Amino acid sequence: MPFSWMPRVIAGEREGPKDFPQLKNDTFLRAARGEEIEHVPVWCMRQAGRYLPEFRESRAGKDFFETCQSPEACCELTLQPLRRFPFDAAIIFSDILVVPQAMGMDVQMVAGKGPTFPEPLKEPEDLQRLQVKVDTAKELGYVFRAITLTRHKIEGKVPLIGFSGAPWTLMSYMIEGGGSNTHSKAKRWLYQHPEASHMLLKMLTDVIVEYLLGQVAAGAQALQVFESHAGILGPAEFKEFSLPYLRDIARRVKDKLKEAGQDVPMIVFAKDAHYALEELSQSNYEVVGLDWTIDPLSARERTGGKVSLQGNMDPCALYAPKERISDIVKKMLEGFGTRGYIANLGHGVYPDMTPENIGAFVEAVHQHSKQMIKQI
Ligand SMILES: Cc1c2[nH]c(c1CCC(=O)O)Cc1[nH]c(c(CCC(=O)O)c1C)Cc1[nH]c(c(CCC(=O)O)c1C)Cc1[nH]c(c(C)c1CCC(=O)O)C2
Repeated sequence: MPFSWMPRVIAGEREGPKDFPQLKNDTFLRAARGEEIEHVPVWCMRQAGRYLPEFRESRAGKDFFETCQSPEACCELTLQPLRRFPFDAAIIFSDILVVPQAMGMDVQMVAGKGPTFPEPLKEPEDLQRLQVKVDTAKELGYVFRAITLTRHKIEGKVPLIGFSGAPWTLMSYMIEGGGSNTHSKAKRWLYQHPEASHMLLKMLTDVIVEYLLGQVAAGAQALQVFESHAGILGPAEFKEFSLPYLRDIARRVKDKLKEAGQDVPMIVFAKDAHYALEELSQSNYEVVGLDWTIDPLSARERTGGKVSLQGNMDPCALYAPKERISDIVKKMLEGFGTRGYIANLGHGVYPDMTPENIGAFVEAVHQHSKQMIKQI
């Protein structure tokens, strides 16, 4: 007997669960597929975050991962930015580190320090501590419930994006035990224990595939895979320890969705991996997310029209006066062009940014792109 929150996905049914409110603004989904749009869609990584007073109020005095485990809290935090700004997509409030937790690791969010693993992986023997076969419905069901609830509460306003961390980024957290400048503990594994590294990356890939499929079954309408620590790898290490797993994830998720007659756009965001742009554009993802170190025109040239692009304004440009933000957005749109493009920042919004300037960013994308499209 399925739980009441479980979506009824019938094989062959294209749109997925039937009882969700109808989608009113599908601009983001059309742009992801390179289809015609009336304006360039825009959303921001970390759009649900501490820069919003209402977010700080909701989160006050509560443990971060307990918040992640509450579908009601995740739903509310996901919807908050949509009440202020006409974003064209929402991303479910959660965290990439719920996956190592599901595999049996303890992770805490320490104020002023960030995510912390009290007992990180030190040597290959430590892999035995990890849960290999993870029952994602049991361990991560709270994320699926948050997605389903949010799909109802969002009332079809915009599509809801699900996400996961990519294997290398999660591996580096699991070994470093938290943030790091050099990632030398995790990189030591790549050079000293390549076999154990591949074993761990494979284990993570298997869980991530199930996790992303569970998110789609719960109602996610697009998926983003965050390889936030790609930049710490060089081209050769990226090709060996990141790219094959990114490809495998997209291939396996897409194959399974196809069987169910579903088609959900996937975005890969490998931060600082400008050296791998060509490979990323041929890695089974519809959209490649870009950080701000890549020039829009050259990104277009190097990806050769094979994929849609997402990004890439320097988040710090949000510190500029509004008129300057508008000029920067205009140049960015001219560089990328309006087709097959989703406007975003090159990384997440920072806590000290003013909501007003995020509003100016969103408005500038909509205004300039509408004018550009009219002139075509
Ligand atoms: C590396 C990473 C993490 N988490 C995530 C990544 C990949 C994206 C990236 O490269 O930034 C992903 C993430 N984390 C969060 C989201 C929610 C959706 C959104 O983008 O709005 C997403 C997509 C919420 C969050 N995750 C976190 C916050 C802030 C803490 C809070 O709410 O109390 C939010 C809104 C915490 C977090 N979680 C993590 C870090 C480094 C931090 C910051 C710690 C700090 O600043 O003290 C790990």
